[in-house]
Amino acid sequence: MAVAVDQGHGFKLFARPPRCNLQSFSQLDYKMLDFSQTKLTQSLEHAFEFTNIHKSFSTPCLSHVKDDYDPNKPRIEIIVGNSSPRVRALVAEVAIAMASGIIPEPVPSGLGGAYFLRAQNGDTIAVAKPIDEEPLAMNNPKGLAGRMLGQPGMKCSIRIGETGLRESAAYILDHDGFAGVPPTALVRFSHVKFNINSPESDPTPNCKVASLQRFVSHDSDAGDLGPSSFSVTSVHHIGILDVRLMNLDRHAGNILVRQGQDGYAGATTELVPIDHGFCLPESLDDPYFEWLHWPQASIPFSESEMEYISHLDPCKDAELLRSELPSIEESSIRVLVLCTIFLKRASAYGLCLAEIGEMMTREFCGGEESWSTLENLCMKAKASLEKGLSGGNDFIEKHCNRHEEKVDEMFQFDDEYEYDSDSSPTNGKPSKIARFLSMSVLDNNSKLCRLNDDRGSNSTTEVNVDGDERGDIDDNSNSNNNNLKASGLMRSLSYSVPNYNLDGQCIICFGEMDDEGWRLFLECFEKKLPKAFEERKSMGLSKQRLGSSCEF
Ligand SMILES: Nc1ncnc2c1ncn2[C@@H]1O[C@H](COP(=O)(O)OP(=O)(O)OP(=O)(O)O)[C@@H](O)[C@H]1O
Repeated sequence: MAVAVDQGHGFKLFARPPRCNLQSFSQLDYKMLDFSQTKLTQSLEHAFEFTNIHKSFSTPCLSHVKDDYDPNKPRIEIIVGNSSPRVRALVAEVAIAMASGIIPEPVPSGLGGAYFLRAQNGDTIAVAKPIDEEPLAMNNPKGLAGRMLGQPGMKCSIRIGETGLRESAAYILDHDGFAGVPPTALVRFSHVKFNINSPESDPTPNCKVASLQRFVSHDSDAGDLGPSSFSVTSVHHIGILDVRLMNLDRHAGNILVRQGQDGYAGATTELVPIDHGFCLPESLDDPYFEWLHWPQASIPFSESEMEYISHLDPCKDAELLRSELPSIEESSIRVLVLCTIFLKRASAYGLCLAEIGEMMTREFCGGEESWSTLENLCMKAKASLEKGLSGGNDFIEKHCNRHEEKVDEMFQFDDEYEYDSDSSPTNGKPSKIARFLSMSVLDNNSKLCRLNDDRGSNSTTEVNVDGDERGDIDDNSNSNNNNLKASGLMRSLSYSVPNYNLDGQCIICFGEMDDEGWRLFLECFEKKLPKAFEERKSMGLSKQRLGSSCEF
């Protein structure tokens, strides 16, 4: 597929470029829209040409002026999402608003930088969230700045600067608007006033990559109301999306509520899911599902929901993400595949949304967090393969790109940990998650790790993977480094071991396997599902849900 890239004074067609990382978005598959006032018509024509926006879309009548290109005027470019007409329409509306001189209006709520964009008539049309203003990112306007793009964010399995990508992914994967994710794109704004914490240190002060989402007018969010007024369908539809995408952040504030009147039935509410930046983690993680204990989640799926689930095709979804979001990590795509398979098998077995959600959620008991059932199943499947029980004789040698560490060694830092691959994850006490010094590891290219002492200190030291310190920031850095060396982790770092997350915690990720290894793993994983479902079914519903008195 050819793509159009703006080269300053016009477009050039390129074949789709190869996968590249976030930093190289500027060379990616842009569909450029240039929105200086006098060039608006020309720009929209380019937009129509390259994005197939229907020409009946209302545009102001402005003259063609080829030579008035002003690189300092506000512009917006679509990076991801161009294949959706609803996204293109949204971007065109925002472009028109920008041409009329609107400036982004900071949203006070939320931890990241978010801005409302208004049309000339004052209506809010979109919400923009620059990736460098995410929580912990360098230009965060809410006092949560400090880290660089690519470092671990609020969730260790999601890097800073990649939430916008995930917001787009959620929209792309919400087939037929099943859950109602508003149209969302990843865009690049030029010469638009967003927050910059220290202008002198910013190499590209006039340019920001951001997620852009259609504003949805609403009356409240789910946190303001009890769940009793929500329809079973709307809860199920959002829940199905969250399970597929392993959403780590479905809190009540991320479900907008629109009140409506529905004839004889009286008031109805529509739920609109927003804020999908913490979906599709790079490894299995602990999802947060606000709906988990809502009574609707314990109602069996309807026929049409079962049909929707049965038509979900994890391989097609994976391909879709690879083609639409070339910079998303393969390990995140594999989490999507795994969770979709899990949802399909579990629902076909007869489990309800709450049971499925519970199996994916970690247990926190007596100050300790335990693996979720899903994580335990994956651990067992990996362990089986690595022991050659179902597959090749030496799975790791054959199928793992980074094979220096084996499963057993994941727990070398937790003396109490015992892993019994033959016992059921749901039998007896759940497996404990090995916890140790929280350590943030940059990506492979940087060859740097940043240490953050979990135990209350703000100490930060940069070391290379061989252990040489690059600079002390406070007195505790040596002890951090010693802890790290003592733990043996330094050795594993140099191999970029897949068994630790970006924050140095034990994790389960799938990025290290080659295609055949991944196929074998899934086969093994699927074989283990019926027994796990049977056990879950025999446990019955939790007291908390049974005790609820919600009516539908
Ligand atoms: N599509 C939308 N339509 C209407 N309002 C929105 C939309 N997206 C975001 N908002 C509003 O903007 C606020 C901040 O957005 P959002 O929750 O996505 O940001 P955040 O910084 O990621 O938040 P959080 O810290 O809760 O994760 C929301 O509380 C909501 O009020």
